[in-house]
Order: sequence, then structure tokens, then C-alpha cells
Amino acid sequence: MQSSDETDILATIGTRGSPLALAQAHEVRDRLARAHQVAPKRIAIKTIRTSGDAIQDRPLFDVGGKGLFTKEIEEALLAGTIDFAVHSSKDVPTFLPDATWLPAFLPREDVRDVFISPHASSLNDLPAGATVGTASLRRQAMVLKLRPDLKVNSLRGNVETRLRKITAGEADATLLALAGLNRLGLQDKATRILETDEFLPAVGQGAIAIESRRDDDRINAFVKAIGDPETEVALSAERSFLALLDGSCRTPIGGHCRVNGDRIDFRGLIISPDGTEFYETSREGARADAAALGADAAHELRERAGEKFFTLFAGA
Ligand SMILES: NCc1[nH]cc(CCC(=O)O)c1CC(=O)O
Repeated sequence: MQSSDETDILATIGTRGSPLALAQAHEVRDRLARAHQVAPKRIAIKTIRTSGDAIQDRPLFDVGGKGLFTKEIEEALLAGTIDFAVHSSKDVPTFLPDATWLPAFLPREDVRDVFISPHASSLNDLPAGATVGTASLRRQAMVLKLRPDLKVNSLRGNVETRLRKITAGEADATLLALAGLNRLGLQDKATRILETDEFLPAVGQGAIAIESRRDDDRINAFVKAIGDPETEVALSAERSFLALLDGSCRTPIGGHCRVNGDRIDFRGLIISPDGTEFYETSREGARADAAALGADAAHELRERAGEKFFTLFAGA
């Protein structure tokens, strides 16, 4: 993209203001600057406070509503005060407004969760009755599935806050995404990495998404230059899986698609919050069928779990 004035702002990114969100926005800016051979300062970064940032005193699944980390950023996008948004895919709701889409995903970071504790070297190592602090319903349910004798409580705040709370003893252990730690240079805080076959990550974990207005041809061409085709395929399978299961943002769901040339494999899971009831499935197929494969896996789980399983979470 050329401009006669070498100081013109070419585009304005909207992002949350947390250190992780800012690291992600800077990564997007740097990749765009390299791809288009422009100075990074010609891409502006505007931070926007979201409902998820404002509400700190209770678990967000109690607040209800979808996309609490993306809502205000999306509003700025629709109003035209930013040109595109940078999100953690994991935080992007299943359904977007008609006028926006996700035209590009960055090459995926590590998808795995990590176990962090000052007292124990692994989840297995924690004494009975120990507390794992995490606001994620999926992580709570998975912990209880693997260790029914542990307790879970909600631990909120950004990555640094949660690490501080663990050091201060608010819980004996926590779980975080390795991708976030890597982006913050905090990977040495991880006590142990949890492999995906025993601990399935959230849909979209580790993938940075760009959201823009569908009809903004200039911006869409600009951001697609840094889009990663493999991550897009994986996210297509994972998000179509989510779309057919996510009747309530309270249902703990895990899903992970890997891409290998023309082939993909997918694993998906739904689990009750107490970890006692779970349904898991896997699929292998052609890369071109990613969305259908994710949807098919979701249909199977819906059928096996029965509609009663989903009413466990409704309106509670
Ligand atoms: N909900 C917060 C959130 N959203 C995305 C990440 C990690 C980064 C990623 O998945 O790309 C995190 C923190 C965490 O789960 O540890």
C-alpha cells in the first residue's frame, strides 16, 4: 500500500489494553509493516476498555452476554473509529455481526495449556483438597475430571495478575495458555505443559484473529497479506464445531484441529462443569472439508449427550 506522504497513518488497530492484548497488537503491526514495507508507526494502535476488563469482581459467566472482551472493540469497528480489531480467537464469540468477519489469522502459537504451581510439579502431584484457581469453565471441568478430589475456584485478572495471585496463595495452582506466556516472555513461569491428548485446549487457543468490516476492501487486502492459511483452516473446523454446541457460554467445550498438508484431524469434547459427564470425539478428513468436519463432530456430540445435557447449563 503506497502513500505519497511517508508519515500518513495507513490503518488504526483496535485492541484491549492488557499487556497480552498489546503484545498481540504489536505483533500484528510488525508483521503488517514488514509485509507492506512501511514503517510500523504508520499503523496506529488504539486501546479500548471492554466490559470484560471493567468487571473484575465476579466470574464473567455469571455476568452473561457474549463477547465481553470484544464488544466495545466491535462497536468501534462498526462506528469506523478503528479500521480493524486484533483479538485472541478464543475470546471471539461464535457469531459476529453481519457487517464484520475474520479475514485473517496469524500463524498459530502453541495451543497447549500449562500447569502452574509453587507447591507441586504437576496436577497429579497436588495433595487431595488442594485448590486450582481458574475462571475458565473448561479448565475447571477438566481439572475435576482428572482429579475429582481437588477443589476449583475462580481466579480472574490478566495473566500477570493471576500469576501474582498464585504466588500470594489465593489458590495452590492455576492453568494458563502457553501462547499467552510465550507472547509475554513469561514461559519460565510454566511448571508443566499439559499435552492436548489429556487436556484439550479451548477452540481458537493460541491463534490471533483480525476482525474487519466485510465491505472494507482496502483493509481486507491489507490484512490478508499476513493471514496464515493453515491456521484459517484449523479455526474453520474449530469454530463450526463451537457454533453448533455453544447454546450457552456456560458449556465447557474443548476443540483442536491440526492441519497436515491436505489432511486435517480434529478432536472435540463437551463436559459437565463438575467433570463427571463428558463426550469426546475425533475426525480425520480433507482440508477442504474443515467446516463440515467440525459441524459433523458437533452433531455427534449433541446426539450422544442428549438435549438434557445442555439444559444443565441454561440460565443457571
Ligand atoms: N481469556 C483470556 C485469554 N485469551 C487468550 C489467552 C491466551 C492467548 C491465546 O490463546 O492465544 C488468554 C489467557 C489464558 O487463557 O491464559
